[in-house]
Order: sequence, then structure tokens, then C-alpha cells
Amino acid sequence: MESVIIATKNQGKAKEFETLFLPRGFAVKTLLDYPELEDVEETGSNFEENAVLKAETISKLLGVRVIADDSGLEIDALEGRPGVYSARYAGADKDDQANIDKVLEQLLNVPENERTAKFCCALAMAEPGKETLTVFGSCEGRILQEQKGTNGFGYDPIFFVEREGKTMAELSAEEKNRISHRAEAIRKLDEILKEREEK
Ligand SMILES: O=P(O)(O)OP(=O)(O)OP(=O)(O)OC[C@H]1O[C@@H](n2cnc3c(O)ncnc32)[C@H](O)[C@@H]1O
Ligand SMILES: [Mg+2]
Repeated sequence: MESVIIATKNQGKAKEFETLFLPRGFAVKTLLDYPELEDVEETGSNFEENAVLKAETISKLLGVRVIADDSGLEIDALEGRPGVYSARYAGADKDDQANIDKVLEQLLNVPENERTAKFCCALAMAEPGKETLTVFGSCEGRILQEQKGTNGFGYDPIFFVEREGKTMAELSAEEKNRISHRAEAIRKLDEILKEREEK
């Protein structure tokens, strides 16, 4: 089976990419399979810049095609924060629970109808000698007052998806993969790659 390398060290993302790519006929490798590679510093000012940075750096190092995901949560009442700082919102140690606690505290006095938010995902595909491709996916929701559910990762337990009537963390992996920002971005990438093949 052909394999695709995703430039991520996030176990939650890795699992999602696996279930999204396996049906498409690709085995998934991540940076967890290359522990010798150092973290790429996310110095970009938006998701797309960071995704390109991660994909191009790792593609150059390995000399093969690499996909990277830069994603996060934009909360309207916080003017789009945590945004690109989602992973390290409560500190450099990337503690999902500490990040959730910080968001809930900042939204303490914000009423339900003003707690709207959006998950965003930029994917970049870099390949030696080719122009880097980028796509974007998003998913709308609302931040609850408390966490619910244990599936998924990151901010999933406080992100309520209206049309499912559940938080992302209450959805099964299959359900999340039908509606998520990441799934939408992968679908778009898929379409572009298919168009290319047809040419
Ligand atoms: O950079 P890599 O190694 O891919 O892993 P990361 O966790 O640092 O990933 P990002 O820099 O893209 O930061 C994304 C953060 O946004 C949050 N996030 C992204 N997608 C999410 C999802 O589907 N569900 C919940 N939280 C998500 C979560 O806190 C992630 O750590
Ligand atoms: Mg990161």
C-alpha cells in the first residue's frame, strides 16, 4: 500500500488522518515514526502559513511528498483567539485540559448566544520540485459552559455542534470525520489530486 507522510506529532490528528486516508488506499506515517526530526517552529501568522512551513520543511528533510495540518479554534467573543495559538494557549507544554480551562474561564460571563466559534484546518502538501498546494476546511459550533464527552482531542469536549446536538467529543470517530474541519480540508485536497490525475 502506498503511504503518505503527515508532518504532525499530535496523536489525535494522526488517528484521524489514518481513518480518513485508509479508505482512500493510503497508509499513514507521521512524525511519531521519525522521532529524530526536530519540531518545526510555528512562526506563521495564520494557519496556512504554518501548514506550509511544516510541510515544506519536512518534505525538504525527507525528500518526499509531505502533508501538514495546522489547525485551531477561533472563538468570536475572544476576537478569534486562541487561533494559531490553540495548541499552546495555556503554555508551551500543550496541555489540552489547561487550554480548555483557560478558554472556559475567559468565557465565564459570556452568554450562550455569544459563544459561537469555528474550528479551522489548513492543509499543505509539499513535494520536491513542485508547487506547494494548500486547502482549508472549517466547522462551526458553540463553546459550552462545561466539558462533555471523552472522544477526540484538544478542545473537542467544549465544542458543541448544533446539528448533531452533541460536542465533538461525544461523536464517534466516524461521525467526527464526516463533519470536521479536517475532513473538509482532506475532501478538498482529494478533489484537487483527482483533477490532476484526470489531466
Ligand atoms: O503541529 P502538530 O505536530 O501537527 O500538532 P499540534 O497539536 O501542535 O497542532 P497545531 O499546531 O495545528 O495546533 C492545533 C491545536 O488546535 C486544537 N485542535 C485542532 N484540531 C482540533 C480538533 O479536531 N479537535 C479539537 N481540538 C483541535 C488542538 O488544541 C491542537 O493542539
Ligand atoms: Mg503544532
